[in-house]
Amino acid sequence: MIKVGIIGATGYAGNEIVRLLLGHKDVKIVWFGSRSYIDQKYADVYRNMFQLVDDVCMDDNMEELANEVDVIFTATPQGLCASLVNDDILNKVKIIDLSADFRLKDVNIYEKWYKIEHKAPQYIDEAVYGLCEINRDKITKDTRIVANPGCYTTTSILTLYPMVKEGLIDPDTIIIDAKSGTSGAGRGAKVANLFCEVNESMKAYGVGTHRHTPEIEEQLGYACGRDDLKLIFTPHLVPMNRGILVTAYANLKKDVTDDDVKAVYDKYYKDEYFVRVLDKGVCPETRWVEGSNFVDIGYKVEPRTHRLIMMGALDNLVKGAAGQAVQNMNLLFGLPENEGLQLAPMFP
Ligand SMILES: NC(=O)C1=CN([C@@H]2O[C@H](COP(=O)(O)OP(=O)(O)OC[C@H]3O[C@@H](n4cnc5c(N)ncnc54)[C@H](OP(=O)(O)O)[C@@H]3O)[C@@H](O)[C@H]2O)C=CC1
Ligand SMILES: CC(=O)N[C@@H](CCC(=O)OP(=O)(O)O)C(=O)O
Repeated sequence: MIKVGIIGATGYAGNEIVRLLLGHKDVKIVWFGSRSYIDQKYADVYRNMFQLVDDVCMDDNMEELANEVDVIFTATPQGLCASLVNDDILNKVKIIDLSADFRLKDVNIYEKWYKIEHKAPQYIDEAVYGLCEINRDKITKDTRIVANPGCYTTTSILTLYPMVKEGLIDPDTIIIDAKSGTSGAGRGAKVANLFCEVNESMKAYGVGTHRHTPEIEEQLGYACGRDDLKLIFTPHLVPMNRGILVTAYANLKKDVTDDDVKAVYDKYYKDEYFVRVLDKGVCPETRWVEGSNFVDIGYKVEPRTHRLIMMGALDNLVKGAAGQAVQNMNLLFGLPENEGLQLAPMFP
């Protein structure tokens, strides 16, 4: 049995890790980490866990935790994981960090976009960007830190990657229009996320400034061999609980048909369990992936403007966070990648 500790188990992403791991046959969760609910029963914080979890919440002492578990998930705000890790811990235990602390390879870019000082830049190089479909070979039993990509970035990168890699589109013309359900903002109380502020309304936010922009640029830059790639990323908040929908646009570099585009997606994803390339003419919808680790991808050549429209949908708490983290854990421990993740999407 793999012993697991979760720092931030009381957040939305942490609770989703708990939900998924309860169905994982090779795992036992031994530490439900919290800041605000120490010594309270986890199932009193999340009553969906009534009679499923008997444990009480523990503090976020990573030093102590490292002696008790094989892997630690940090589902905590930006900066916390970097402030806790050290050599002693990394020599004992694997870390899967759901925050952005180890996603960007340039610490200056991290500090500029996140506006916080990075407390452990010495581990940035060795951390593996845990987008399993692209970096699977680098996520091995020797990996000590996985930087788990987030919801907007996973959707955007998986949707665009094959088209950029194969040179079908001009990467300098990429525009990504993304929408997220409100669970993407976490469980912490904020006025902007109150029911009356969100319900029956939609808005763009972080326009031209959202912190996921450099992460998408960096990863798509690797795909086309560029370190100066710039693109537009505009997120929107929509009144639903879960789900990310990305619609991306770019100029075509070649004359292609929808069938050509499908063939390129299939080249990269036909053997990927979690990426479903939809049939020609079908647009992805968040409701068709909800509760699952699937990413659905659609596409449409727009010959009038010689552009390609690419669409992707996933559940921000599953493939966008906890599900991808469990997928990474499976790779780290040599388990089948979809162990514990073979969940059909729920509907309605
Ligand atoms: N929500 C989403 O869709 C996604 C989230 N992520 C990332 O996952 C991480 C968690 O996000 P999310 O679950 O939404 O956030 P929440 O606000 O719902 O949860 C945050 C968690 O972190 C804990 N925490 C907060 N501050 C501290 C601290 N100083 N020390 C220890 N623990 C602390 C909280 O503990 P307590 O409640 O006990 O105070 C809580 O368990 C973030 O880095 C986020 O960017 C990534 C992809 C998608
Ligand atoms: C709706 C909403 O507020 N979403 C969050 C992104 C989700 C998230 O937690 O960020 P990571 O993917 O980087 O971990 C935001 O825009 O900051």
